[in-house]
Amino acid sequence: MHEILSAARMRAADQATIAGGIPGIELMEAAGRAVAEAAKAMAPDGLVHVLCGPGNNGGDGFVAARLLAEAGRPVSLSLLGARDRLRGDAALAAARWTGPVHPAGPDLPAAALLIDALFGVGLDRPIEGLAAEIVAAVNAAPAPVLAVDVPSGLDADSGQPTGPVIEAEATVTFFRKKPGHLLEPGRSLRGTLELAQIGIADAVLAETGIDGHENVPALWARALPRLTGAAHKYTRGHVAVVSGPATRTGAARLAAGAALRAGAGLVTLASPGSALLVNAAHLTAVMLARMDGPGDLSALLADPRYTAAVLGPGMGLGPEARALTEAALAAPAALVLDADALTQFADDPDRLFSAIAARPAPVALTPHAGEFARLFPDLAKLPLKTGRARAAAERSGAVLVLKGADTVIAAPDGRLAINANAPPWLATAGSGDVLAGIAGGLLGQGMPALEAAAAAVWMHGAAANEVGPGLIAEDLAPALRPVLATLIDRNGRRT
Ligand SMILES: NC(=O)C1=CN([C@@H]2O[C@H](COP(=O)(O)OP(=O)(O)OC[C@H]3O[C@@H](n4cnc5c(N)ncnc54)[C@H](O)[C@@H]3O)[C@@H](O)[C@H]2O)[C@@H](O)CC1
Ligand SMILES: [K+]
Repeated sequence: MHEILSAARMRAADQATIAGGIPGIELMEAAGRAVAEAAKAMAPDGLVHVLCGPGNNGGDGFVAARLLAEAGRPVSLSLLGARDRLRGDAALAAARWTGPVHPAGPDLPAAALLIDALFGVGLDRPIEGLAAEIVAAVNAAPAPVLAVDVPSGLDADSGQPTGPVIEAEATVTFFRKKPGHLLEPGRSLRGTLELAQIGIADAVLAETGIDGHENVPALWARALPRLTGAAHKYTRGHVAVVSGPATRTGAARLAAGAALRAGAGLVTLASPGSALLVNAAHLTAVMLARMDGPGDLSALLADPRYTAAVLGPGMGLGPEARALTEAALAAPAALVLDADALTQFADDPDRLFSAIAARPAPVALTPHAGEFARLFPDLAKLPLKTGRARAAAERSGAVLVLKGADTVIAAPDGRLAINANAPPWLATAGSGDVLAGIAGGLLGQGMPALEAAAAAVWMHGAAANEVGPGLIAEDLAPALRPVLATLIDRNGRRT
């Protein structure tokens, strides 16, 4: 259920099902029924006004209107375009509606609920003219809006409005979610999302292929580190986190604390001598090692007990800082490169990518959009966030975590997950440092890189939901405890 389908793949799933012998009108009846049920739950009484468009999305609207009327609800319906221009299943659905069909316009009746069945995945250009006036009127109306499949005007693949767009309280979509339901601003515009099954068999996915998955624990829970009775701190990995200079140490400490909470057995902060005292004053369970330059870091990481290292938070730019990252790239540990450790290679990204290609242990890169554009200036112009992340993972040979409110995680082999559990209050100073630390903690326990990165992003969002509004980055690592409790039981087994 967590696969994601683009508009084109969804059309292919519809067509394959119809070709397999299930009439399209049956799918439409099931879709309309799901919409009618959602409408009843949203507005238990009062008028429901259904706005139908010229395609099959409008057909779903006709079915929902008929079923609501049959259930005794007052229903009114308006159609954008001429009734005799309806084709195929939409024409069949309209023929079964016996109530009046009003011409659609911006004058809306006072309704308890508006159903937006104007355009679905068939939207192929920006909404304009009369349809744009209707969208504006719907958004200005006091009634809540239930969108059929996608809020009209939203591009189902990118999550971007193509122009005027419906703002919905809730959306009912069919068979599988579309990328635009998870990518911002689509995730915000669609309101709550219900996934309805309409008679398309899961087996059709083998034919259509998929565009990735929603980032949910089912994707990576089986790859979580397993704690056995024989576990001791040395079997749980040792993570090194590189500290910045004396005035910029907090970011690395946030990452180090998060790595420990994520389950690493040992975490050592590798600190410049000048920052040792300030780091020492703030650390207890996290250990401290003096590290004055790339030679020291190479010597530290040459110890194979270091299973992962995190570089970037608070690290700084310039040749000395970059030499540290190059030393880490030459070491055997798995790596998380974040923030400055990415920007250090802005003048020569290929050097970073060839170092990644030359090392056996995995690398996760965790850029936000600005850092991404410095390393991948051409890819940053690609229209889809999913396409940007996938192409960058392939080019770099690393697992790519393209951060944002809608973080996308991609592997060089094409696997991809879109994260949709992050609350807005997670956008705060130091939040990214914590994410890098969680990823390092999971990689250090031997979790495969895509799974570790996806799990880290999800846990980060889940921890932020535990904390709630008012969150500061320091709150996140402690909040990992209840999150981990939902994933790993007291016997160390994955739940
Ligand atoms: N049999 C099927 O294929 C099924 C389709 N379903 C529904 O059908 C929808 C897709 O139907 P369609 O492919 O017919 O597409 P839509 O109903 O989304 O819209 C396509 C129609 O709108 C027009 N159009 C597109 N953009 C426009 C714009 N900006 N301004 C004005 N007109 C515009 C097109 O020319 C076409 O007539 C899905 O989102 C879903 O709601 C469901 O009923 C399940 C079964
Ligand atoms: K719609």
